[in-house]
Amino acid sequence: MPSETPPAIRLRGASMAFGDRVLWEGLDLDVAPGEFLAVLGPNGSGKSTFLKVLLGLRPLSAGTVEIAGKPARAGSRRIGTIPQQKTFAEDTPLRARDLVALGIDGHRWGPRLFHRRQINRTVDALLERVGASDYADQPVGILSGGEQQRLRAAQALADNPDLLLCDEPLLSLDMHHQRAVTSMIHHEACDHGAAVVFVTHEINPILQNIDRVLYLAGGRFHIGTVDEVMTSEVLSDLYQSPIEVFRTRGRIVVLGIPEAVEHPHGTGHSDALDEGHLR
Ligand SMILES: Nc1ncnc2c1ncn2[C@@H]1O[C@H](COP(=O)(O)OP(=O)(O)OP(=O)(O)O)[C@@H](O)[C@H]1O
Repeated sequence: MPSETPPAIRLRGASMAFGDRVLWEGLDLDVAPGEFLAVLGPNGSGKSTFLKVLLGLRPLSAGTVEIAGKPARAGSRRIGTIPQQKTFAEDTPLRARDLVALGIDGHRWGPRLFHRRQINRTVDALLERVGASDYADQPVGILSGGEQQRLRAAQALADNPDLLLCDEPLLSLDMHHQRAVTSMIHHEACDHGAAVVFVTHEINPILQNIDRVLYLAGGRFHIGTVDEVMTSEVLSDLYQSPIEVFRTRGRIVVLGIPEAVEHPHGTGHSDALDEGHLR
């Protein structure tokens, strides 16, 4: 019997369309455990929909999707998600530490007393890793967007997931905390072998961490390393319009993305992976 570990994600002939609006077609992709895949593309290109397909929340129009060798299904506890940002209502009856604790699967921790102490210790360590110890006992609803986002990252990593799906996790974080959260996610991939799918509009903060890029645009896609995908030729082909890609001081600068598909951050796309899909 072959005992090969299946890929964390396997897509074969995967297509996604809403009516006659095609988001992508004929996508074949294996993502290995420990691999860091960045998903890029303009607003509406299908990045959040791609995450929903992996979560088993949205069926493909054609083709197959497997997670760790089994068809994608909703509710898997081995998948951690950092959803696109939404703020909590001011009166949400949860403290920062309660939110992080929600990410821990208590059943795996044995007898009750031990269990409570262990959970507290784990939560404290996670809060420290995202720089949230100072506000551990504050109600989540009074925290800033960036403070809440750090808690979501801690929650998603609490159980060392096998697959971590991140939908713009760095939005509203300052540079320091962007680095802290990115390094936590990267550590999860390197040290725990979690496959990471990281949806972003901004490639530069994670440039050092990316193994491959899936770039979605105009109903088509391109997959490869950063050097293979982030070129004037590939992006001009995807956008069907002349695009120039420069590298300067270790950063990638993309010029010429058509205005019709270029939207600033924070336009509040309504169909993002939201709070309801947390774990
Ligand atoms: N249930 C649905 N029915 C019809 N169209 C949908 C549905 N869900 C998503 N879409 C459309 O599919 C397209 C892709 O949406 P998606 O949220 O995946 O884009 P995105 O790349 O994540 O965008 P953004 O960068 O703005 O978050 C959008 O045009 C959206 O309106």
